[in-house]
Amino acid sequence: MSLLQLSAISKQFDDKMVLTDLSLTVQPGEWVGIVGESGSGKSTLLKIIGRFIDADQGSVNLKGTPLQPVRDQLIKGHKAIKLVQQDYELFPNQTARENISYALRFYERDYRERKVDELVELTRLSVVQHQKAKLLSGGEKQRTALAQAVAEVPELLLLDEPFAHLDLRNKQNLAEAIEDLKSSHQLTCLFVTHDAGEALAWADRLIILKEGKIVQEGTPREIYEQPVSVYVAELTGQVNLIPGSIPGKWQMIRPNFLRLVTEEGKARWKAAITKIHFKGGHYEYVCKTTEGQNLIFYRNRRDKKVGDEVLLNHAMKYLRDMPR
Ligand SMILES: Nc1ncnc2c1ncn2[C@@H]1O[C@H](COP(=O)(O)OP(=O)(O)OP(=O)(O)O)[C@@H](O)[C@H]1O
Repeated sequence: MSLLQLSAISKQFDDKMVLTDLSLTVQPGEWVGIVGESGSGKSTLLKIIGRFIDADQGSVNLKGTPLQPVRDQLIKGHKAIKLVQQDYELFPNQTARENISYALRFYERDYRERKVDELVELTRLSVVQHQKAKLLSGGEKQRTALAQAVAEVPELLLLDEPFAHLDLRNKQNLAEAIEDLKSSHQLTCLFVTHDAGEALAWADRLIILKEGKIVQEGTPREIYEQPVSVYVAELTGQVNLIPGSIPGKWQMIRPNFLRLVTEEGKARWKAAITKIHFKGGHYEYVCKTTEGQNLIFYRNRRDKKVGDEVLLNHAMKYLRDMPR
Protein backbone atom coordinates (compact mmCIF):
# COMPACT_ATOMS: atom_id res chain seq x y z
CA MET A 1 0.00 0.00 0.00
CA SER A 2 1.27 3.48 -0.80
CA LEU A 3 2.13 5.67 2.17
CA LEU A 4 0.78 8.87 0.72
CA GLN A 5 -1.76 9.37 -2.00
CA LEU A 6 -2.85 12.74 -3.34
CA SER A 7 -5.79 12.73 -5.72
CA ALA A 8 -6.75 15.63 -7.96
CA ILE A 9 -5.54 18.38 -5.62
CA SER A 10 -6.37 21.94 -6.65
CA LYS A 11 -5.65 25.13 -4.74
CA GLN A 12 -6.36 28.72 -5.57
CA PHE A 13 -5.19 31.89 -3.79
CA ASP A 14 -7.37 34.87 -4.67
CA ASP A 15 -7.95 34.30 -8.37
CA LYS A 16 -4.65 32.54 -9.02
CA MET A 17 -4.62 28.75 -9.52
CA VAL A 18 -1.55 27.59 -7.60
CA LEU A 19 -2.09 23.81 -7.92
CA THR A 20 -4.28 22.20 -10.59
CA ASP A 21 -5.61 18.64 -10.51
CA LEU A 22 -2.41 17.27 -9.03
CA SER A 23 -2.16 13.57 -8.17
CA LEU A 24 0.80 11.67 -6.81
CA THR A 25 1.64 8.68 -4.67
CA VAL A 26 4.63 8.06 -2.43
CA GLN A 27 5.70 4.55 -1.45
CA PRO A 28 7.07 3.71 2.02
CA GLY A 29 10.80 4.39 2.22
CA GLU A 30 10.82 6.47 -0.95
CA TRP A 31 12.64 9.82 -1.23
CA VAL A 32 10.79 12.04 -3.65
CA GLY A 33 12.22 15.37 -4.80
CA ILE A 34 9.92 18.15 -5.97
CA VAL A 35 11.59 20.60 -8.30
CA GLY A 36 10.06 23.66 -9.94
CA GLU A 37 10.69 27.31 -10.62
CA SER A 38 9.87 29.88 -7.97
CA GLY A 39 6.10 30.24 -7.56
CA SER A 40 5.28 26.85 -9.11
CA GLY A 41 3.43 25.76 -5.96
CA LYS A 42 6.02 23.56 -4.19
CA SER A 43 5.65 25.01 -0.69
CA THR A 44 1.86 25.12 -1.02
CA LEU A 45 1.89 21.43 -1.87
CA LEU A 46 4.01 20.59 1.21
CA LYS A 47 1.72 22.69 3.44
CA ILE A 48 -1.31 20.80 2.15
CA ILE A 49 0.34 17.43 2.79
CA GLY A 50 1.65 18.59 6.21
CA ARG A 51 -1.90 19.65 7.21
CA PHE A 52 -1.26 23.37 7.49
CA ILE A 53 -3.66 24.43 4.75
CA ASP A 54 -6.58 22.76 3.00
CA ALA A 55 -6.78 22.13 -0.71
CA ASP A 56 -9.89 23.52 -2.41
CA GLN A 57 -10.45 20.18 -4.12
CA GLY A 58 -9.05 16.67 -3.98
CA SER A 59 -8.01 14.34 -1.18
CA VAL A 60 -4.92 13.45 0.83
CA ASN A 61 -4.68 9.86 2.08
CA LEU A 62 -2.11 8.54 4.50
CA LYS A 63 -1.83 4.73 4.44
CA GLY A 64 -5.21 4.55 2.73
CA THR A 65 -7.00 6.75 5.28
CA PRO A 66 -8.28 10.16 4.20
CA LEU A 67 -6.87 12.97 6.36
CA GLN A 68 -9.43 15.24 7.94
CA PRO A 69 -9.63 18.85 6.71
CA VAL A 70 -7.30 21.27 8.50
CA ARG A 71 -10.29 23.51 9.33
CA ASP A 72 -11.69 20.66 11.50
CA GLN A 73 -8.39 20.12 13.35
CA LEU A 74 -7.80 21.63 16.77
CA ILE A 75 -4.09 22.07 16.05
CA LYS A 76 -2.51 22.47 12.62
CA GLY A 77 -0.14 19.78 11.40
CA HIS A 78 -0.25 16.01 11.76
CA LYS A 79 1.50 13.91 14.37
CA ALA A 80 2.84 11.41 11.84
CA ILE A 81 3.95 14.01 9.29
CA LYS A 82 6.77 16.45 10.07
CA LEU A 83 7.31 19.53 7.96
CA VAL A 84 10.61 21.40 8.23
CA GLN A 85 9.79 24.76 6.69
CA GLN A 86 12.12 27.47 5.43
CA ASP A 87 11.22 29.65 8.42
CA TYR A 88 11.68 26.90 11.02
CA GLU A 89 10.48 27.90 14.46
CA LEU A 90 12.90 27.32 17.34
CA PHE A 91 12.71 28.73 20.86
CA PRO A 92 15.30 31.51 20.52
CA ASN A 93 16.34 31.59 24.19
CA GLN A 94 16.65 27.82 24.55
CA THR A 95 19.81 26.00 23.52
CA ALA A 96 19.97 23.79 20.44
CA ARG A 97 19.93 20.78 22.76
CA GLU A 98 16.90 22.04 24.70
CA ASN A 99 15.06 22.68 21.45
CA ILE A 100 15.68 19.10 20.32
CA SER A 101 14.81 17.76 23.76
CA TYR A 102 11.48 19.60 23.63
CA ALA A 103 10.37 17.31 20.79
CA LEU A 104 10.83 14.39 23.22
CA ARG A 105 9.33 16.05 26.32
CA PHE A 106 6.79 13.26 26.87
CA TYR A 107 9.47 10.60 27.17
CA GLU A 108 11.26 9.39 30.27
CA ARG A 109 14.41 11.44 31.11
CA ASP A 110 17.12 8.80 30.54
CA TYR A 111 15.71 7.78 27.18
CA ARG A 112 15.30 11.42 26.20
CA GLU A 113 18.91 12.31 27.02
CA ARG A 114 20.25 9.28 25.13
CA LYS A 115 18.11 10.09 22.13
CA VAL A 116 19.15 13.76 22.15
CA ASP A 117 22.84 12.68 22.26
CA GLU A 118 22.21 10.52 19.23
CA LEU A 119 20.41 13.31 17.34
CA VAL A 120 23.07 15.89 18.21
CA GLU A 121 25.70 13.57 16.77
CA LEU A 122 23.64 12.72 13.69
CA THR A 123 23.10 16.37 12.84
CA ARG A 124 26.69 17.38 13.74
CA LEU A 125 25.66 19.82 16.45
CA SER A 126 27.97 18.62 19.26
CA VAL A 127 30.07 21.80 19.35
CA VAL A 128 27.11 24.21 19.45
CA GLN A 129 24.55 22.12 21.32
CA HIS A 130 24.63 24.39 24.42
CA GLN A 131 24.38 27.61 22.44
CA LYS A 132 21.11 29.54 22.45
CA ALA A 133 19.12 29.06 19.23
CA LYS A 134 19.14 32.79 18.47
CA LEU A 135 22.95 32.67 18.31
CA LEU A 136 23.16 29.70 15.93
CA SER A 137 24.08 30.12 12.26
CA GLY A 138 21.45 29.48 9.60
CA GLY A 139 22.85 26.03 8.92
CA GLU A 140 22.96 25.12 12.62
CA LYS A 141 19.37 26.26 13.05
CA GLN A 142 18.39 24.22 10.03
CA ARG A 143 20.07 21.11 11.50
CA THR A 144 18.41 21.71 14.88
CA ALA A 145 15.02 21.87 13.16
CA LEU A 146 15.85 18.67 11.30
CA ALA A 147 16.87 16.91 14.54
CA GLN A 148 13.57 18.01 16.11
CA ALA A 149 11.59 16.74 13.15
CA VAL A 150 13.13 13.27 13.27
CA ALA A 151 13.33 12.94 17.09
CA GLU A 152 10.28 10.73 16.84
CA VAL A 153 10.70 9.17 13.40
CA PRO A 154 7.74 10.50 11.43
CA GLU A 155 5.81 8.41 8.92
CA LEU A 156 6.56 11.14 6.42
CA LEU A 157 9.23 13.84 6.53
CA LEU A 158 8.65 16.97 4.47
CA LEU A 159 11.63 19.24 3.83
CA ASP A 160 11.08 22.64 2.25
CA GLU A 161 14.29 23.91 0.65
CA PRO A 162 16.61 22.36 3.24
CA PHE A 163 19.63 24.16 1.76
CA ALA A 164 18.22 27.61 1.21
CA HIS A 165 20.67 30.32 2.30
CA LEU A 166 23.40 27.93 3.46
CA ASP A 167 27.08 28.34 2.68
CA LEU A 168 29.02 25.42 1.24
CA ARG A 169 30.33 24.13 4.58
CA ASN A 170 26.92 24.18 6.28
CA LYS A 171 25.41 22.66 3.18
CA GLN A 172 27.88 19.79 3.32
CA ASN A 173 27.22 19.20 7.04
CA LEU A 174 23.49 19.15 6.47
CA ALA A 175 23.83 16.96 3.38
CA GLU A 176 25.84 14.41 5.40
CA ALA A 177 23.25 14.49 8.21
CA ILE A 178 20.43 13.89 5.76
CA GLU A 179 22.41 11.18 3.99
CA ASP A 180 22.95 9.40 7.34
CA LEU A 181 19.28 9.77 8.12
CA LYS A 182 18.39 8.25 4.78
CA SER A 183 20.56 5.20 5.35
CA SER A 184 19.95 4.66 9.07
CA HIS A 185 16.20 5.23 9.43
CA GLN A 186 13.34 3.78 7.45
CA LEU A 187 12.23 7.25 6.47
CA THR A 188 9.92 8.39 3.73
CA CYS A 189 10.70 11.89 2.59
CA LEU A 190 9.29 14.45 0.22
CA PHE A 191 11.64 17.37 -0.29
CA VAL A 192 11.42 20.57 -2.24
CA THR A 193 14.49 22.11 -3.78
CA HIS A 194 15.86 24.55 -6.32
CA ASP A 195 19.19 22.77 -6.35
CA ALA A 196 19.56 20.36 -9.26
CA GLY A 197 22.54 18.64 -7.62
CA GLU A 198 20.79 17.66 -4.41
CA ALA A 199 17.62 16.68 -6.28
CA LEU A 200 19.52 14.31 -8.55
CA ALA A 201 21.66 12.91 -5.75
CA TRP A 202 19.02 12.10 -3.17
CA ALA A 203 15.76 11.45 -4.89
CA ASP A 204 14.59 7.99 -5.82
CA ARG A 205 12.04 9.81 -7.92
CA LEU A 206 11.70 13.38 -9.10
CA ILE A 207 8.54 15.32 -9.72
CA ILE A 208 8.83 18.46 -11.81
CA LEU A 209 6.24 21.16 -11.21
CA LYS A 210 5.36 24.00 -13.55
CA GLU A 211 2.59 26.46 -12.75
CA GLY A 212 1.04 24.01 -10.29
CA LYS A 213 1.00 20.99 -12.59
CA ILE A 214 3.27 17.96 -12.84
CA VAL A 215 5.10 18.19 -16.15
CA GLN A 216 7.41 15.20 -15.68
CA GLU A 217 7.97 12.42 -13.19
CA GLY A 218 10.71 9.79 -13.21
CA THR A 219 14.04 8.67 -11.81
CA PRO A 220 16.69 11.40 -11.62
CA ARG A 221 18.58 9.72 -14.45
CA GLU A 222 15.55 9.55 -16.75
CA ILE A 223 14.82 13.20 -16.16
CA TYR A 224 18.43 14.29 -16.52
CA GLU A 225 18.93 12.40 -19.77
CA GLN A 226 15.46 12.64 -21.28
CA PRO A 227 13.74 15.83 -20.14
CA VAL A 228 10.43 16.47 -21.90
CA SER A 229 10.99 20.20 -22.24
CA VAL A 230 13.60 22.92 -22.03
CA TYR A 231 12.02 23.92 -18.70
CA VAL A 232 12.73 20.48 -17.21
CA ALA A 233 16.21 20.31 -18.77
CA GLU A 234 17.24 23.66 -17.32
CA LEU A 235 15.94 22.85 -13.83
CA THR A 236 17.94 19.64 -13.61
CA GLY A 237 21.39 20.72 -14.75
CA GLN A 238 23.44 22.70 -17.20
CA VAL A 239 22.35 22.45 -20.83
CA ASN A 240 23.37 23.37 -24.35
CA LEU A 241 20.30 24.29 -26.36
CA ILE A 242 20.42 24.10 -30.12
CA PRO A 243 17.60 24.93 -32.53
CA GLY A 244 15.52 21.81 -33.26
CA SER A 245 14.63 20.33 -36.62
CA ILE A 246 11.14 21.82 -36.26
CA PRO A 247 10.83 25.62 -35.91
CA GLY A 248 10.13 26.66 -32.32
CA LYS A 249 11.55 23.41 -30.88
CA TRP A 250 14.88 22.84 -29.21
CA GLN A 251 17.36 20.03 -28.83
CA MET A 252 19.44 19.73 -25.70
CA ILE A 253 22.84 18.29 -25.00
CA ARG A 254 24.28 18.18 -21.51
CA PRO A 255 27.85 19.56 -21.44
CA ASN A 256 29.13 16.17 -20.25
CA PHE A 257 27.79 14.54 -23.43
CA LEU A 258 29.85 16.78 -25.72
CA ARG A 259 33.12 15.25 -26.92
CA LEU A 260 36.19 16.63 -28.62
CA VAL A 261 37.04 14.76 -31.83
CA THR A 262 40.15 14.97 -33.96
CA GLU A 263 38.80 14.27 -37.46
CA GLU A 264 36.80 16.97 -39.18
CA GLY A 265 34.63 14.30 -40.84
CA LYS A 266 33.43 13.12 -37.43
CA ALA A 267 32.69 16.57 -36.05
CA ARG A 268 29.31 18.17 -35.90
CA TRP A 269 30.68 21.57 -34.91
CA LYS A 270 33.86 23.54 -35.37
CA ALA A 271 34.23 26.09 -32.59
CA ALA A 272 36.62 28.51 -30.92
CA ILE A 273 37.06 28.56 -27.15
CA THR A 274 35.92 31.86 -25.63
CA LYS A 275 36.11 31.21 -21.87
CA ILE A 276 37.48 28.65 -19.44
CA HIS A 277 36.17 28.31 -15.86
CA PHE A 278 37.75 26.19 -13.13
CA LYS A 279 34.91 24.30 -11.39
CA GLY A 280 36.85 22.29 -8.82
CA GLY A 281 36.30 18.79 -10.18
CA HIS A 282 36.52 19.84 -13.84
CA TYR A 283 37.04 22.73 -16.23
CA GLU A 284 34.09 24.28 -18.01
CA TYR A 285 34.95 25.37 -21.55
CA VAL A 286 32.69 27.83 -23.34
CA CYS A 287 33.06 28.02 -27.10
CA LYS A 288 31.37 29.61 -30.11
CA THR A 289 30.68 27.51 -33.20
CA THR A 290 31.23 28.77 -36.75
CA GLU A 291 27.41 29.14 -36.93
CA GLY A 292 27.50 31.46 -33.91
CA GLN A 293 26.09 28.96 -31.39
CA ASN A 294 27.47 29.05 -27.82
CA LEU A 295 28.30 25.58 -26.45
CA ILE A 296 29.67 24.41 -23.11
CA PHE A 297 31.70 21.25 -22.60
CA TYR A 298 33.63 19.84 -19.65
CA ARG A 299 37.17 18.49 -19.44
CA ASN A 300 39.25 17.29 -16.53
CA ARG A 301 42.32 19.12 -17.78
CA ARG A 302 43.13 22.67 -18.77
CA ASP A 303 44.88 21.60 -21.92
CA LYS A 304 43.24 24.18 -24.20
CA LYS A 305 43.35 27.95 -24.13
CA VAL A 306 41.03 30.76 -25.12
CA GLY A 307 41.10 31.15 -28.92
CA ASP A 308 41.93 27.48 -29.64
CA GLU A 309 39.84 25.82 -32.31
CA VAL A 310 38.10 22.57 -31.38
CA LEU A 311 36.02 19.96 -33.18
CA LEU A 312 32.99 18.72 -31.27
CA ASN A 313 30.47 15.95 -31.45
CA HIS A 314 27.94 14.58 -28.99
CA ALA A 315 27.91 11.15 -27.38
CA MET A 316 24.23 10.56 -28.01
CA LYS A 317 22.64 8.49 -30.74
CA TYR A 318 19.86 10.93 -31.45
CA LEU A 319 18.53 14.21 -30.17
CA ARG A 320 14.86 14.86 -29.60
CA ASP A 321 13.01 18.05 -30.42
CA MET A 322 11.55 19.58 -27.28
CA PRO A 323 9.22 22.47 -26.59
CA ARG A 324 10.22 25.30 -24.28
N1 LIG B 1 -1.17 32.48 1.66
C1 LIG B 1 -1.09 32.88 0.39
N2 LIG B 1 -1.90 33.86 -0.08
C2 LIG B 1 -1.85 34.28 -1.36
N3 LIG B 1 -1.00 33.77 -2.27
C3 LIG B 1 -0.15 32.82 -1.87
C4 LIG B 1 -0.15 32.32 -0.52
N4 LIG B 1 0.81 31.35 -0.42
C5 LIG B 1 1.37 31.26 -1.65
N5 LIG B 1 0.80 32.13 -2.51
C6 LIG B 1 1.14 32.27 -3.94
O1 LIG B 1 1.05 31.00 -4.54
C7 LIG B 1 2.08 30.82 -5.52
C8 LIG B 1 2.89 29.56 -5.18
O2 LIG B 1 3.59 29.78 -3.97
P1 LIG B 1 4.55 28.68 -3.35
O3 LIG B 1 5.17 29.28 -2.13
O4 LIG B 1 3.81 27.41 -3.20
O5 LIG B 1 5.62 28.52 -4.52
P2 LIG B 1 7.05 27.81 -4.50
O6 LIG B 1 7.11 26.99 -5.72
O7 LIG B 1 7.27 27.14 -3.20
O8 LIG B 1 7.97 29.10 -4.64
P3 LIG B 1 9.47 29.37 -4.02
O9 LIG B 1 10.36 28.40 -4.72
O10 LIG B 1 9.73 30.78 -4.45
O11 LIG B 1 9.39 29.16 -2.55
C9 LIG B 1 2.89 32.10 -5.50
O12 LIG B 1 2.47 32.93 -6.55
C10 LIG B 1 2.56 32.73 -4.15
O13 LIG B 1 2.67 34.11 -4.20
